[in-house]
Amino acid sequence: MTSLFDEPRRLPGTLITLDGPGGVGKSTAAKLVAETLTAAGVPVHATVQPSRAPLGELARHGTDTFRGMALACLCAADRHHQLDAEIKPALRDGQIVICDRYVASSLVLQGLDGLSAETVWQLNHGVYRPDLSVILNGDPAVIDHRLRTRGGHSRFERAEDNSDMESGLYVHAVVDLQAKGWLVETLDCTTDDAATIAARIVSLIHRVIEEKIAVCR
Ligand SMILES: Nc1ncnc2c1ncn2[C@@H]1O[C@H](COP(=O)(O)OP(=O)(O)OP(=O)(O)O)[C@@H](O)[C@H]1O
Ligand SMILES: Cc1cn([C@H]2C[C@H](O)[C@@H](COP(=O)(O)O)O2)c(=O)[nH]c1=O
Repeated sequence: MTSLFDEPRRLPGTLITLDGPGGVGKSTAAKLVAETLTAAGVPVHATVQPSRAPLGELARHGTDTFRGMALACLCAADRHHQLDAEIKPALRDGQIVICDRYVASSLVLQGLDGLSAETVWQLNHGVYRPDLSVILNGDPAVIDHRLRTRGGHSRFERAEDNSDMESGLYVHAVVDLQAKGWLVETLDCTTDDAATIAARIVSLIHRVIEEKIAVCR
């Protein structure tokens, strides 16, 4: 079980994670948020999970082959490696890291494969707690329409009832993350366009940074 006692030391940068059902608009929002912050002169490192490293690519393109514990281990191993190799160095450097998918995705997707939340937390033991975890969610029928129009990326997204299942499981994941002491904000993405969603995330990020600065004073 993760506890605040075995949490890694906090680093100068800010980790913001985006999760939510397939097709809700995470990647679109992440790109717009990174562009907005970069244009304002803020040092940003945009990244994605699974990572673009070989282990991450295996997980990303392997959802038809790998299931259950095997996929859970691949995603967790990739996350631990990416934290050490890419994310923590950027945080040490004081950057804002925007990460498209993180632990909430494992709670939901590996949950769909039958793993308990406890098992997912055990595999993710010691991961860096984000400064803010943003969950994008909304009306499953609207999310499903976006997903079907764009096309599914994985076996999860090709399942007929995916949006219903994921949308419900993210509500449970929020409760779970908050119980672990994570700061979580849920944004409803049913009606707002991508630019509006991104602007709301940017203002949440500014608030988090201002609060960090206030604590350091
Ligand atoms: N707020 C929005 N309103 C309407 N359409 C949107 C919105 N955000 C994104 N889209 C569109 O919905 C589709 C899915 O968006 P996107 O690929 O960003 O989702 P995602 O959550 O990253 O998906 P995945 O989980 O599969 O990576 C795309 O065609 C995108 O242009
Ligand atoms: C982070 C994470 C990812 N996955 C799987 C689910 C998808 O097949 C890919 C992500 O691709 P997308 O373009 O972002 O939809 O990886 C997973 O099973 N568990 C995870 O924690």
